[in-house]
Amino acid sequence: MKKFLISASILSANFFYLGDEIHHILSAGCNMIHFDVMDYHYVPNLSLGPMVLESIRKNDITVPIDVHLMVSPVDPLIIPFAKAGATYITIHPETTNHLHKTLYLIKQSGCYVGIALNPSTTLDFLKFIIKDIDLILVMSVNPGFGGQIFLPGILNKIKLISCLIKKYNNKILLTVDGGINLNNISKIVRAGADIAVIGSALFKSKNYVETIKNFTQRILGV
Ligand SMILES: O=C(CO)[C@@H](O)[C@H](O)COP(=O)(O)O
Repeated sequence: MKKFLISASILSANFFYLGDEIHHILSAGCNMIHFDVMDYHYVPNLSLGPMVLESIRKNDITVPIDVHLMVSPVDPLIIPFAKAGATYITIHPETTNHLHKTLYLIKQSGCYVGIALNPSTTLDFLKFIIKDIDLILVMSVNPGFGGQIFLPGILNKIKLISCLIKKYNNKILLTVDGGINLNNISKIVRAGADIAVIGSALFKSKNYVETIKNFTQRILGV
Protein backbone atom coordinates (compact mmCIF):
# COMPACT_ATOMS: atom_id res chain seq x y z
CA MET A 1 0.00 0.00 0.00
CA LYS A 2 1.37 3.45 -0.98
CA LYS A 3 1.74 6.02 1.80
CA PHE A 4 -0.23 9.21 1.05
CA LEU A 5 2.15 12.17 0.54
CA ILE A 6 1.79 15.93 0.79
CA SER A 7 3.77 17.95 -1.72
CA ALA A 8 4.14 21.69 -1.05
CA SER A 9 3.75 23.93 -4.10
CA ILE A 10 6.35 26.62 -3.45
CA LEU A 11 4.79 28.89 -6.08
CA SER A 12 2.66 30.20 -3.20
CA ALA A 13 5.63 30.72 -0.84
CA ASN A 14 6.99 34.12 0.13
CA PHE A 15 10.03 34.24 -2.19
CA PHE A 16 11.77 36.82 -0.01
CA TYR A 17 12.16 34.06 2.61
CA LEU A 18 12.17 31.00 0.32
CA GLY A 19 14.78 29.01 2.28
CA ASP A 20 12.98 29.57 5.59
CA GLU A 21 9.64 28.76 4.00
CA ILE A 22 11.00 25.42 2.76
CA HIS A 23 12.51 24.54 6.14
CA HIS A 24 9.23 25.39 7.87
CA ILE A 25 6.97 23.32 5.60
CA LEU A 26 9.32 20.34 5.80
CA SER A 27 9.53 20.44 9.57
CA ALA A 28 5.73 20.76 9.61
CA GLY A 29 5.56 17.37 7.88
CA CYS A 30 5.43 17.94 4.11
CA ASN A 31 6.95 15.00 2.24
CA MET A 32 7.86 16.59 -1.10
CA ILE A 33 8.34 19.90 -2.91
CA HIS A 34 6.39 20.79 -6.05
CA PHE A 35 8.41 23.20 -8.22
CA ASP A 36 6.33 25.04 -10.85
CA VAL A 37 8.14 26.28 -13.95
CA MET A 38 6.18 28.73 -16.16
CA ASP A 39 7.37 30.39 -19.36
CA TYR A 40 4.79 33.10 -20.18
CA HIS A 41 4.09 31.19 -23.39
CA TYR A 42 2.51 27.83 -22.57
CA VAL A 43 0.91 29.47 -19.53
CA PRO A 44 0.37 33.21 -18.90
CA ASN A 45 2.79 33.46 -15.98
CA LEU A 46 6.54 33.43 -15.38
CA SER A 47 8.12 31.65 -12.42
CA LEU A 48 11.21 29.71 -11.44
CA GLY A 49 14.32 28.58 -13.31
CA PRO A 50 16.97 25.90 -12.69
CA MET A 51 19.19 28.28 -10.68
CA VAL A 52 16.55 28.46 -7.96
CA LEU A 53 16.32 24.66 -7.83
CA GLU A 54 20.09 24.39 -7.66
CA SER A 55 20.21 26.76 -4.68
CA ILE A 56 17.58 24.69 -2.88
CA ARG A 57 19.57 21.49 -3.44
CA LYS A 58 22.85 23.14 -2.41
CA ASN A 59 21.29 23.90 0.95
CA ASP A 60 20.77 20.31 2.02
CA ILE A 61 17.15 19.91 0.97
CA THR A 62 17.03 16.21 0.17
CA VAL A 63 13.28 15.48 -0.15
CA PRO A 64 11.94 14.50 -3.58
CA ILE A 65 11.27 17.52 -5.81
CA ASP A 66 8.74 17.29 -8.62
CA VAL A 67 9.59 19.84 -11.32
CA HIS A 68 6.38 20.64 -13.17
CA LEU A 69 7.36 22.08 -16.54
CA MET A 70 4.63 24.34 -17.95
CA VAL A 71 6.80 25.39 -20.88
CA SER A 72 6.73 24.94 -24.62
CA PRO A 73 8.81 23.54 -26.24
CA VAL A 74 9.78 21.45 -23.24
CA ASP A 75 12.79 19.36 -24.39
CA PRO A 76 15.53 22.02 -23.98
CA LEU A 77 14.74 22.47 -20.27
CA ILE A 78 14.85 18.82 -19.24
CA ILE A 79 18.62 18.42 -18.85
CA PRO A 80 19.10 21.78 -17.03
CA PHE A 81 16.46 20.83 -14.44
CA ALA A 82 17.80 17.29 -14.08
CA LYS A 83 21.30 18.71 -13.44
CA ALA A 84 19.86 21.23 -10.96
CA GLY A 85 18.45 18.41 -8.80
CA ALA A 86 14.95 17.41 -9.94
CA THR A 87 13.71 14.04 -8.72
CA TYR A 88 10.65 13.91 -10.98
CA ILE A 89 10.27 15.89 -14.20
CA THR A 90 6.64 16.29 -15.15
CA ILE A 91 5.63 17.55 -18.58
CA HIS A 92 2.44 18.31 -20.48
CA PRO A 93 2.02 16.05 -23.55
CA GLU A 94 1.08 18.99 -25.79
CA THR A 95 4.45 20.69 -25.20
CA THR A 96 6.35 18.20 -27.33
CA ASN A 97 5.89 16.89 -30.88
CA HIS A 98 7.32 13.50 -29.95
CA LEU A 99 6.07 12.41 -26.55
CA HIS A 100 7.91 9.08 -26.36
CA LYS A 101 11.21 10.78 -27.18
CA THR A 102 10.66 13.37 -24.47
CA LEU A 103 9.76 10.75 -21.86
CA TYR A 104 12.91 8.84 -22.82
CA LEU A 105 14.97 12.03 -22.47
CA ILE A 106 13.68 12.48 -18.90
CA LYS A 107 14.52 8.88 -18.03
CA GLN A 108 17.99 9.21 -19.59
CA SER A 109 18.59 12.34 -17.51
CA GLY A 110 18.25 10.19 -14.36
CA CYS A 111 14.87 11.55 -13.25
CA TYR A 112 11.53 9.86 -12.75
CA VAL A 113 9.02 10.55 -15.49
CA GLY A 114 5.81 12.50 -14.88
CA ILE A 115 2.96 13.43 -17.19
CA ALA A 116 0.60 16.34 -16.43
CA LEU A 117 -3.00 16.37 -17.62
CA ASN A 118 -4.90 19.64 -17.96
CA PRO A 119 -8.55 19.58 -16.87
CA SER A 120 -9.67 19.13 -20.50
CA THR A 121 -7.00 16.60 -21.54
CA THR A 122 -8.57 13.25 -22.40
CA LEU A 123 -7.13 9.94 -21.26
CA ASP A 124 -6.98 7.93 -24.51
CA PHE A 125 -3.25 8.46 -25.10
CA LEU A 126 -2.33 7.19 -21.61
CA LYS A 127 -2.54 3.55 -22.67
CA PHE A 128 0.35 4.12 -25.09
CA ILE A 129 2.70 5.49 -22.41
CA ILE A 130 1.46 3.98 -19.15
CA LYS A 131 4.43 1.61 -18.87
CA ASP A 132 6.87 4.48 -19.43
CA ILE A 133 5.82 6.83 -16.65
CA ASP A 134 6.24 7.02 -12.87
CA LEU A 135 3.80 9.80 -11.98
CA ILE A 136 0.57 11.31 -13.32
CA LEU A 137 -0.20 14.90 -12.30
CA VAL A 138 -3.91 15.54 -12.63
CA MET A 139 -4.52 19.29 -12.87
CA SER A 140 -7.66 20.26 -10.98
CA VAL A 141 -7.32 23.89 -12.13
CA ASN A 142 -6.09 25.33 -15.42
CA PRO A 143 -2.32 25.66 -15.06
CA GLY A 144 -0.68 29.06 -14.57
CA PHE A 145 -1.60 30.33 -11.12
CA GLY A 146 -1.90 29.30 -7.51
CA GLY A 147 -5.01 30.13 -5.51
CA GLN A 148 -7.64 28.92 -8.01
CA ILE A 149 -10.77 26.93 -7.21
CA PHE A 150 -10.75 23.11 -7.50
CA LEU A 151 -12.83 21.98 -10.50
CA PRO A 152 -15.26 19.43 -8.98
CA GLY A 153 -15.61 17.41 -12.25
CA ILE A 154 -11.98 16.34 -11.82
CA LEU A 155 -12.92 13.93 -9.02
CA ASN A 156 -14.33 11.53 -11.61
CA LYS A 157 -11.20 11.86 -13.71
CA ILE A 158 -9.07 10.93 -10.67
CA LYS A 159 -11.23 7.83 -10.15
CA LEU A 160 -10.86 6.81 -13.82
CA ILE A 161 -7.09 7.26 -13.76
CA SER A 162 -6.83 5.40 -10.46
CA CYS A 163 -8.55 2.40 -12.12
CA LEU A 164 -6.18 2.57 -15.11
CA ILE A 165 -3.18 2.67 -12.79
CA LYS A 166 -4.39 -0.34 -10.78
CA LYS A 167 -4.94 -2.28 -13.99
CA TYR A 168 -1.84 -1.41 -16.02
CA ASN A 169 0.94 0.00 -13.82
CA ASN A 170 0.35 0.08 -10.09
CA LYS A 171 3.71 1.78 -9.44
CA ILE A 172 2.53 5.13 -10.86
CA LEU A 173 1.95 7.86 -8.27
CA LEU A 174 -1.35 9.61 -8.86
CA THR A 175 -0.88 13.26 -7.96
CA VAL A 176 -3.57 15.95 -7.83
CA ASP A 177 -2.69 19.63 -8.21
CA GLY A 178 -4.77 22.79 -7.83
CA GLY A 179 -7.26 24.21 -5.36
CA ILE A 180 -6.75 21.55 -2.70
CA ASN A 181 -7.93 22.57 0.77
CA LEU A 182 -9.22 21.08 4.01
CA ASN A 183 -12.76 20.85 2.59
CA ASN A 184 -11.92 18.71 -0.44
CA ILE A 185 -8.85 16.68 0.60
CA SER A 186 -10.91 13.70 1.87
CA LYS A 187 -12.77 13.40 -1.45
CA ILE A 188 -9.46 13.53 -3.34
CA VAL A 189 -7.97 10.75 -1.20
CA ARG A 190 -11.13 8.66 -1.58
CA ALA A 191 -11.01 9.11 -5.37
CA GLY A 192 -7.64 7.32 -5.39
CA ALA A 193 -4.91 10.00 -5.23
CA ASP A 194 -1.48 9.18 -3.77
CA ILE A 195 -0.10 12.72 -3.53
CA ALA A 196 -1.78 16.09 -2.93
CA VAL A 197 0.01 19.22 -4.17
CA ILE A 198 -0.91 22.04 -1.81
CA GLY A 199 -0.03 25.69 -2.42
CA SER A 200 -2.09 28.53 -1.04
CA ALA A 201 -3.99 26.44 1.54
CA LEU A 202 -0.59 25.87 3.16
CA PHE A 203 1.50 28.98 2.49
CA LYS A 204 -1.34 31.45 3.10
CA SER A 205 -2.17 29.77 6.42
CA LYS A 206 -0.95 31.27 9.69
CA ASN A 207 0.54 28.14 11.20
CA TYR A 208 2.09 25.51 8.91
CA VAL A 209 2.36 22.88 11.66
CA GLU A 210 -1.37 23.21 12.47
CA THR A 211 -2.31 23.18 8.79
CA ILE A 212 -0.37 20.01 7.99
CA LYS A 213 -1.75 18.41 11.15
CA ASN A 214 -5.30 19.21 9.98
CA PHE A 215 -4.64 17.86 6.49
CA THR A 216 -3.08 14.69 7.92
CA GLN A 217 -6.06 14.09 10.21
CA ARG A 218 -8.44 14.29 7.26
CA ILE A 219 -6.22 12.05 5.11
CA LEU A 220 -5.97 9.40 7.86
CA GLY A 221 -9.71 9.66 8.47
CA VAL A 222 -10.55 8.36 4.98
O1 LIG B 1 0.74 24.19 -11.02
C1 LIG B 1 0.00 24.85 -10.35
C2 LIG B 1 -0.73 25.98 -10.96
O2 LIG B 1 -0.39 26.03 -12.30
C3 LIG B 1 -0.20 24.48 -8.93
O3 LIG B 1 0.91 23.78 -8.40
C4 LIG B 1 -0.61 25.56 -7.99
O4 LIG B 1 0.48 26.38 -7.68
C5 LIG B 1 -1.17 24.96 -6.72
O5 LIG B 1 -1.52 25.98 -5.86
P1 LIG B 1 -2.93 26.03 -5.11
O6 LIG B 1 -4.01 25.83 -6.16
O7 LIG B 1 -2.89 24.89 -4.11
O8 LIG B 1 -2.96 27.38 -4.48
